[in-house]
Amino acid sequence: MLKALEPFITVDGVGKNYGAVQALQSVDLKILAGQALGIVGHNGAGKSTLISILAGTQMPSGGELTFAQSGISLPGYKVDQAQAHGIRCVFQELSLCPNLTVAENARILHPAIRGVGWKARARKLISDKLDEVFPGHGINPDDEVGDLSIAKRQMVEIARAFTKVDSPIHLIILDEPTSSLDAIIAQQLLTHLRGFVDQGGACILISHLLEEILQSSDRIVVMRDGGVVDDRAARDFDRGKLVEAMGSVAKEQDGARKAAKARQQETEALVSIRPAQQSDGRRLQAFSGEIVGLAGLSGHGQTDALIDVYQKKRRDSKSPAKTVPMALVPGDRQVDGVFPLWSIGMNIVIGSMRQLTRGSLIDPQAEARLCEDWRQKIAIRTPDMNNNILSLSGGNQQKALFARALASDAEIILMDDPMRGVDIGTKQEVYEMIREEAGLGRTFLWYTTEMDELEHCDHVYVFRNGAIVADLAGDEVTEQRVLHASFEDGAEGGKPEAKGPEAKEPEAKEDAAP
Ligand SMILES: Nc1ncnc2c1ncn2[C@@H]1O[C@H](COP(=O)(O)OP(=O)(O)OP(=O)(O)O)[C@@H](O)[C@H]1O
Repeated sequence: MLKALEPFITVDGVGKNYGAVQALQSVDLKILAGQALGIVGHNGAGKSTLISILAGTQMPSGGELTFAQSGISLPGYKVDQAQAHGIRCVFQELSLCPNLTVAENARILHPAIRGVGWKARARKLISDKLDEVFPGHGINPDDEVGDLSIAKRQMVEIARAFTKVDSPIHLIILDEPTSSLDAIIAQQLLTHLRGFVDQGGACILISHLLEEILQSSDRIVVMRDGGVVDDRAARDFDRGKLVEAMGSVAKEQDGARKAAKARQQETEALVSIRPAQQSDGRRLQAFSGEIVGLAGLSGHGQTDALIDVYQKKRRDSKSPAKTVPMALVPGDRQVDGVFPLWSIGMNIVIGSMRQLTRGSLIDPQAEARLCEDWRQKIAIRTPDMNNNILSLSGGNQQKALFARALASDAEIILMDDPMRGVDIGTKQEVYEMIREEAGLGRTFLWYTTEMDELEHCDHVYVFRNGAIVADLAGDEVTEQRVLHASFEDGAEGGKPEAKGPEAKEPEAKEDAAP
């Protein structure tokens, strides 16, 4: 074990090109034992590329990595060497196999779990770790990963990274680990991470939530356009200094709540549904031009409510007079968002086919104009909108999904925790766009796990166990009231994910060796 603050890895002049795109340019960095290193930077700054190189999943175009313990340096460094050195990485785009169970996914990371009874051992390994990191998680090791919500998948992936079988863990890398977690579960993770670091582990935490970085890091590195532009003790930064160092990213939030619109109760609500678990008469309603927030702990029925709205409107639209165009900005972009074989442009214009069709053909010039407009409006960082969507960084993919929804003629826009991985500057711009569009009469239903985002809503419904438990408007929307409603009935520290089967240890079967 290294002594505290001894370099575990030294990164020396590491660069990476993807064709003409220079994702990293000559990065120098030391990763120290017993230190939580926060990395921040705008979307496309090179953060994920850097950690992919550390995790051995990407080969750099130049430079060296040196391990204090073995002296190994590039080239020739690959994923198996990273694992042998005790490096574990949780990527922003989750890497679990959706058609395998939670326990089977744990086994993939640990080939040493083999022979008779392997499945029971894999179940125990991951269950114990989930209990340790996320008490009250509600995940069954026999759940198929593809059936889990994105928050639960993120929890499984994180817990798996902390499981140990035959080799030690020296460095944990977490890329946007809390992007789909509510505040309570995120805090469970950050507390566990601190314990790991205090025992001598090294950690890299990437996040666009600057408070989280400031709270959890000992040292912070700021990246911009593929390079490191600042590297200091966390106590030397505050939110403003981080934003400034990231450069050209943020018009800072003005902090003041904009006056919420008064509800025009006398007009007919554009959206009105009763959540399936609602036993009283409360309904989720949205009036034309409103921004309506859906809040509460993750997995308490908010996404289901958005789906209900969509389905109800589709049913209504069988009567042509009631057709209301709708669009969705998903948070789970891998599953519900990107068309992975298509270009960035196609991924955007697919939401606007009605406007782009002349006669029975798509107008290619109008299509190109729309793409270019949105590339500029929302600052999608790419040399060419004809490139494949997966060539974009995670946050830039999410921007393309916003562009798809906002460019369309949708009157109702459903947003399912849509800011996953989006940098602070872009967020401010998108918040502004949402306000403007609402001013022009568009209606937004916005589920968010980020408490600050509720500030932008005219009206907020707090969900618990699949039902609305509070209905807040304007200045009533405070963090305290939302949390209080989320935990009423003395459910403090309770089950964050209420849906789905309760975690129950299954009967251990004697399984054939994998
Ligand atoms: N496979 C790829 N092909 C082409 N370009 C790529 C590829 N992967 C990444 N890039 C480019 O490399 C640059 C850095 O991307 P990276 O994902 O490292 O950024 P990031 O800082 O992690 O951004 P985000 O905050 O959005 O996750 C971006 O311009 C991105 O478009």
